[in-house]
Amino acid sequence: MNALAATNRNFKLATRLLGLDSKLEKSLLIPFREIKASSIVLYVYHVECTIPKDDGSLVSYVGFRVQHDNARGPMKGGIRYHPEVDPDEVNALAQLMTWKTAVANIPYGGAKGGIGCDPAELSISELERLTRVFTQKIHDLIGTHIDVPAPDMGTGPQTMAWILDEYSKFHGYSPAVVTGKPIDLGGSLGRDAATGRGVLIGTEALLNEYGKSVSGQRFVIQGFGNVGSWAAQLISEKGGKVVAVSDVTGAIKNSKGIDIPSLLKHSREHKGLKGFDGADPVDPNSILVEDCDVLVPAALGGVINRENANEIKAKFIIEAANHPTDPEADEILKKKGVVILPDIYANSGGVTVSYFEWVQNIQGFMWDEEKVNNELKTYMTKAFKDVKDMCKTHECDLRMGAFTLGVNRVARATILRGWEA
Ligand SMILES: NC(=O)C1=CN([C@@H]2O[C@H](COP(=O)(O)OP(=O)(O)OC[C@H]3O[C@@H](n4cnc5c(N)ncnc54)[C@H](OP(=O)(O)O)[C@@H]3O)[C@@H](O)[C@H]2O)C=CC1
Ligand SMILES: O=C(O)CCC(=O)C(=O)O
Repeated sequence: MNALAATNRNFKLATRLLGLDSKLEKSLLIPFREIKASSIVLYVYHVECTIPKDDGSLVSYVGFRVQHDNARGPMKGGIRYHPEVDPDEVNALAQLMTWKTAVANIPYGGAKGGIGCDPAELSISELERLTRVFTQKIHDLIGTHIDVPAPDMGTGPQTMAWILDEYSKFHGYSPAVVTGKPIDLGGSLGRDAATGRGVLIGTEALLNEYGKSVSGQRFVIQGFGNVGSWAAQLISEKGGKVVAVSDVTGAIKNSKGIDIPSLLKHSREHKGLKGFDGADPVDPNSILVEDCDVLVPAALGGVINRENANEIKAKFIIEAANHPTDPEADEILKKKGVVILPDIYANSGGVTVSYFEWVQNIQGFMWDEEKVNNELKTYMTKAFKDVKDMCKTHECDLRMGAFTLGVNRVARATILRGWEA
C-alpha cells in the first residue's frame, strides 16, 4: 500500500471513530492545493527546475509543494531532496503534517515539498542553484502567514538559508518564511536537535506507562542523519544502550552498546557509518529485525511492512521517521503486542520547535536554549496526555488516538470558520 493510500486509510478510520459527517470528511481529505510539475490545472502548478551543472550541461528536476490544509493556521512542513520523492508521497506527508501540527496543538496546517533528486550527487553550488530555482517557482505560494517550509530528508539549515535569501529578493527580508535556519540568520537554538529530543521525550513518556525508563533499554536506530543521530545521542546520554544503527552506507551492531560520541565523530569525518571500528558490520536489510527492546526507524517511509513485521523483536516502535509502518504491518504488530508510538506524535518535536522559531522571528526576540527545550517538553508532555485521553475515549491504539485527536481539532476549526463563499 503506498503512503497516500495508507494515510487516507488511517484518516478514514479516525473519522469513523469520531462520527464525522461524510462531506466534512471529504473536505478535510482533499489538499488545499498541490503544486507540481507537468500540469497546470486550477491550483496545480508547474515547478520544473532546470539548472546548469558545474560542467555546463543542463539538468531538469521535478519539484513539488503540496499544501494540504490551513484551517488552524499557515501551512507548515519540510522540503525533502531524495530520488524517491513522488507526488503521492508528498501528498501523504502533507496530510500527515496537518494532523501532526494539530496533535502538537500549534497554530498551523500542513504542507510538504520535495525535489526528486539525489543531493549526494550534486555539488554545493548545484544544490544552491536548484534550491534558488525551486524558490523562484514557489515564492508566490509560500509566506510567513501562508506556508512556511522547513528541512526534511536531504535538506538542512543551509537549504533554508538559500530559500530565505531567494524569497527575500521578491518580498523583502522575511526570516519567518522558513524555519530550521542557521542560528546566524534567525534560526532557533535547539531546532537542530528538536526532532531527536522530541523522540526522547515521547519514548520516556511511553516507557513510563509500562513502568520502564530509557536507561537500560536496548535501542536499534535506522538512519543516522539529523533525527537518528540526535535521537541516538540523547538516548545514550539518558543511559539507553544503542546496539545497532544504520545509514545509506551500511549497518553496524555491538550488543554491548555502541559508543555514540565516537560514532558521531567517525560519521562526521567519514561521511557515514561505514568503517567504524567500535561495532561489527551487519546486513542493512536486517537492522529492523535485530534483537532489541525499542526500535526507532529514523529514515525512509514504508520500511516496516508485511515482509518483515513478523520478524520484528522490539516490544516498542518509536516512529521518528514519517510513515515508517505500513497498515498491514500495523495489524501484524498489534497482534504480536508491539506498542507503536505513531509518527504524528513521535516526531512532532521538530515542527514544535519550528513554531518557536517562527514566534521568535515574528517577535524579533531570541529565546535561550533552556527555554526552547523546556517549552518543547511542556508541549510534548501535554500532547502525549491528549493522545492517551483519546485512546481511552475511543478504546483505540496510540495511532488512532493521535489521528482522532488531530482530525477532531482540524474538523472543529473547519466548522468554526464556516462555509460562506
Ligand atoms: N528533520 C526533521 O526535523 C524531521 C524529520 N522527520 C523525518 O525523519 C526522517 C529522517 O529525516 P532527517 O533525519 O531529517 O533526514 P537526513 O537526510 O538528515 O537523514 C536521513 C538518514 O537516513 C539515512 N538513510 C537514507 N536512506 C536509507 C536507507 N535506505 N537505509 C538506512 N538509512 C537510510 C541517511 O543515510 P545517509 O546520510 O548515508 O544518506 C541518513 O542517515 C524522515 O522520515 C523525515 O521525514 C520528521 C520530523 C522532523
Ligand atoms: O519543522 C517543520 O516545520 C516541519 C518538519 C517536518 O517536515 C516534519 O515534521 O515532518
